[in-house]
This record gives sequence, C-alpha cells and structure tokens, in this order.
Amino acid sequence: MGWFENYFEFDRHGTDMKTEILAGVTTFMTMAYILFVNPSILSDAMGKDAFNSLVAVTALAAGFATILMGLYAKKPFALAPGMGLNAYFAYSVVLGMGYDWRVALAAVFVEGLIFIVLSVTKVRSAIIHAIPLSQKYAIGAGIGLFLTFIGLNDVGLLSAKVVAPQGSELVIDGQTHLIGTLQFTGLNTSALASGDILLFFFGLFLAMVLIALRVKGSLLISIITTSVIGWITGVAPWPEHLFSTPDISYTFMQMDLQGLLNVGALGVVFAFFMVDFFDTLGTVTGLSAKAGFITKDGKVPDAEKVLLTDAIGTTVGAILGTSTVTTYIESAAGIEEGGRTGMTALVTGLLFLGIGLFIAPLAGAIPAFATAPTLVIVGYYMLSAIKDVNFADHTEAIPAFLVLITIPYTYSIADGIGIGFISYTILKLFSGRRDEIHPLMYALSIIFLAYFAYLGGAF
Ligand SMILES: Nc1nc2[nH]cnc2c(=O)[nH]1
Repeated sequence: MGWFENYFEFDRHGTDMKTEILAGVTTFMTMAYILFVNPSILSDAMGKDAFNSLVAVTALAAGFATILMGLYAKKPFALAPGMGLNAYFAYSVVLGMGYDWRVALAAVFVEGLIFIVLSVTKVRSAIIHAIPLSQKYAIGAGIGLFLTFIGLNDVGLLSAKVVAPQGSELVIDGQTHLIGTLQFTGLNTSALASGDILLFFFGLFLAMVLIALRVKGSLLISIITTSVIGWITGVAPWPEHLFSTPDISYTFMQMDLQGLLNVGALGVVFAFFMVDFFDTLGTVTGLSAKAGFITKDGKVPDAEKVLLTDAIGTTVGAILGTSTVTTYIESAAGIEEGGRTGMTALVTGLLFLGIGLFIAPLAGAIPAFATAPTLVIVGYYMLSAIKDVNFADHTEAIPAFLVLITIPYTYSIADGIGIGFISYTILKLFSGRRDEIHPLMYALSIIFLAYFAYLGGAF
C-alpha cells in the first residue's frame, strides 16, 4: 500500500487510485466552465482589462482551496468562486448599488474572516447539527434542481417573459437584458433545431444510456465526446491555442478595506456572509449525503475541517481578486463516479492549477452544451435525497417541499434555505410540536427574516 492509499484511507472508503483519479478528472471537467464564466461575469464589474487576471485568479483560488480540501479535510469536494455569488458581486453590489469593485472585494475578504472565526469556534458546525434532517435532505435535493436549471439555462433551452419596470435594463457584453418580474418560462422553440441544442440532447442521451449501462466515467465520456463532435462540426470553435501565461497583477491585493467603513457596506458583508454560509452548509450536507458520509445521528464527520477550508478559500480568493469561493455542487459528478476521499479533490485541484493556469484556452473551449447534460444528470442524482423525507408528516414535508422549489425558482440556495427554516419553525410552533424545534432554529429563522427584510429594503 502506497503513501496516498494510506493517507486517504482508500480501504476504509472502499475505493482505489483509478476510481479516485477518474472522479477528480470528472469533477474538474464539470467545473472547468468557471474558468471562463467567472472572469466574464466579474469583468463586467471590474472592467475588461481584468479578464486575463481573473482567469488565472479563478484557477489559483479554485486550485488552492480544492487541494486544501483534499489534503486537510480529506473530502472529495471541489471549490471555486460560486456562480450565484459572483453574479451578486457584479450585478447587485458593484453595478446595482454602485460600490467600487475593490470595496466589494474587501467585503468578501471580511466575510471570509468571519467565516474562519465561526469555523474555528465550531459555531458553524453547531448550526449544521441543529438543522432537521428533512431540511438537510431537501436542501440537497433543491440544489439538485438548481443545478439542472443552471444546465438548461446555460444551453439556452428555456425562454422567459419578463415584465420589466422602466429603466431596469442591464447591459452585459453589449447585450441588453431586461430585469423585472418573471411572468412565465417556456421551451425556447426557436433554438430547438440549433446545433447547440441538438448536441446538448446528444450529450444528455449518451450520458443517460452510459449511466443505465453502469459504465464508469460516463459523464466524462459524454463531455469529451460531445465537445469533440461540436468542434468537428463547427458548432463550437476549436481551441485557438493551448497555452497562456498567467498574470494576476490587475486584481491581486486590490481590496479597499477603508471603503467598507459605512453602514451600507456592512449590509453588503452581511448579505455575502448569509449566502456563502448557507450555500456551503447546504452543499456540504447534500454532497455528504450523496457520498454516504452522514452518520446515523445526521452529522457530517469532520465538518469543521470542511467549513474551515471553505472559509480560507474565500479569504485567499478575495486577496487574489475574486468573489466568494465556495464548495461546488458539481462535486457530485465526481462522487457519482466513485470518488470518496481527498485524493479526488487533490486531482481536481491540481488540474485547476495545471490546466487553469497554463492551458486555460483549451479548458475554455469545452462548450456549454457539452457540460450542461452533466449538470442535468447530477441534478437528477441529487434530487433522489428527497425520498428520505417523511411525506406522512406534514410538519416535515411541507417545509422540505418549500426548500425544494424555492432554491431553483429564486436561483438562490440561501433564499430556499431561509424559506425552509422560517416555515419549519412556524409550522412546528403552531401545530403543537414546539419541543421538536432546536433552539438555534428560532435564532436562524429570525436571522433569515432580517435577511429578507434587508433584501426588501427595510433597512
Ligand atoms: N454550491 C454552489 N455550487 C455552485 N456551482 C456553481 N456555482 C455554485 C454556487 O454558487 N454554489
């Protein structure tokens, strides 16, 4: 038995080197899009000149945090700057509220420090353990639906009608987007015969069949096959070149901590913190349930180490120049391939550094239609956690249901968790079962009420 096998306890987890490496590569392939999507979102707020720096910074932050997760927390979880959080950073905080991006980075940095303190003092894992099992399962399942929704959206399969109040337009990459109330969504029929969508369905059906045949690496095979067909048929451009030289000078150490010293900016720190905290919490629980880590009494082993890694990732990410780093739900893809130990994360992290830093153009050439089927399938896997919710008990199942639908509909894991906690506490309280409410659930419900009030502009 080699050093790696011993250190990561392959025997105890019933895994082997080949499975772990394949799992690490699969998770990387599923997440590689972030190397290009994150820079494109953040550079809307930081300026186009930031783009190259952001590619390297995204790879560095994801690589560093994921390797730390592998070596220290020994879990098959990968981290990168979160999609919900980068959009909040760019479109709400900088473009919406008008904060300089350096102040927004400082808010992320401080939020990360608060996280570190909470993780070290074990407050955070205490909160995790106070949350009812039905809510934990529903969060995992809701994140699954969210992921499917992201996949369908990425590939342009859904259309939406937006009723926009005047003046609420957002220009991204020269395209004008309406911001307003969503009236309905539908199938984007005009795109159905496009190469992108056809290849998406090809990838989806290929993945489905391979999974049904129980072929190892089926998601990875689907991503690679679909990409290559896309490149050959000209639906997606071949990678232009293989190598690029990393340069992070534009965003490195740019935080403006002094700019944070006003009440409004503290609200921004609070909002970042809430989203990061509960996104991580839900994701770690969902992934742990999927990997079979949850103990009989509903706990995630070594939760403190996982949370501390996540918190350090955010802080280091802010120093490098990116929005909040968080544990990715896409890690479910590698877990699905059998990844159970830190070796999986180590492989993913090294690929982020190796590919992300130096051959970013190649990773970026993997088209959205090739990764979207994976997001859809992983969503299906994660949804299965809902079967562990007891639907005979309305006081457990109704709040679980609300979490399940609110996460994808609001495109926000934190909002879904908030609705879940508030409704759980109210329902138990008014149905004569208050002794089942953990005292921390009252506090969390009140914090979420304050959070929603803040979002609604009450203070
Ligand atoms: N948990 C989680 N996973 C993601 N995958 C892509 N973006 C995110 C995010 O914001 N949170």
